[in-house]
Amino acid sequence: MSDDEIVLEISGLEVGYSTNRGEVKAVRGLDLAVRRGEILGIAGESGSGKSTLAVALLRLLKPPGKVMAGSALFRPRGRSPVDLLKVSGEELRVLRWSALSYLPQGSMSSLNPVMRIGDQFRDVILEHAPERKDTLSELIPRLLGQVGLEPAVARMYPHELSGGMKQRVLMAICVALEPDLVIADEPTTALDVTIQRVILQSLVDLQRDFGVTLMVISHDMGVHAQLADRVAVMYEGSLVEVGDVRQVYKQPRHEYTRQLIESIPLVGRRAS
Ligand SMILES: Nc1ncnc2c1ncn2[C@@H]1O[C@H](COP(=O)(O)OP(=O)(O)OP(=O)(O)O)[C@@H](O)[C@H]1O
Repeated sequence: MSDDEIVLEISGLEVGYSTNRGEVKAVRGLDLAVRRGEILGIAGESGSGKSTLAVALLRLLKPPGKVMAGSALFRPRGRSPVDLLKVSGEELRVLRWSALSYLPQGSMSSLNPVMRIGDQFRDVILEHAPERKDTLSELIPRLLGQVGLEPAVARMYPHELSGGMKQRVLMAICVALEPDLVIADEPTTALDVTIQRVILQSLVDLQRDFGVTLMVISHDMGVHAQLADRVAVMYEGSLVEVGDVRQVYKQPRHEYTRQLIESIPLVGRRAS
């Protein structure tokens, strides 16, 4: 596979937390290549290191967390490749939203409660792509429409929206500047089961329409079955298996993956 087809190449990543009981290794020597345009699921039970991996890549890891080793070579289109673990704060600010965006766990609370939805879109777009100023009145309703929301939502405040609507707004903000890579951490976990399917379908649609690469973190193998092209399984900080989602479901190579698959309620087993 050529360099251009790999949007993110993680090599030898080690992340630890120093605690008063010594160091907890949360990510252990992880190597992973994310292919351009794919939906890559990151699976694993709670505590396996999924969120630590995401925040380390996004440089949002807080003390006592520390990246001990490794690199994460990011290749945004039209820009030089950069090691996300080494770029300066200023370079990172330029990449955020326009090349790399993040939908954090529990992200619905990350909307500003005193600002209309349309203004929140406007802030992100104008800060990173001021040249789009004149297109905003057309762009914002189009982005909302892309996630199944009416243009009127732009005039609303977050408290007027349901959890699922807020999540869709955030997803639309994440893709507004057509980034190369979106990392979504447990995008459906806080939502009702019925809404979860709608959100997952919206994510698939956005990935197709905007051609972004999507890295979706979820402990729920049913989510990966519905969404992912490939799945990477983490166990105690290590990657134990990576492969085509159908192949992994049909013939898991690792006993831990088999157990994770068996924990899915039958209704979620779409890839079997
Ligand atoms: N601030 C912290 N201080 C100490 N240890 C931490 C801290 N945050 C995470 N850890 C440890 O790092 C390991 C990985 O945690 P992480 O949250 O990345 O896992 P996860 O798979 O994302 O789980 P979850 O889905 O529950 O967030 C766990 O052993 C956890 O206890």
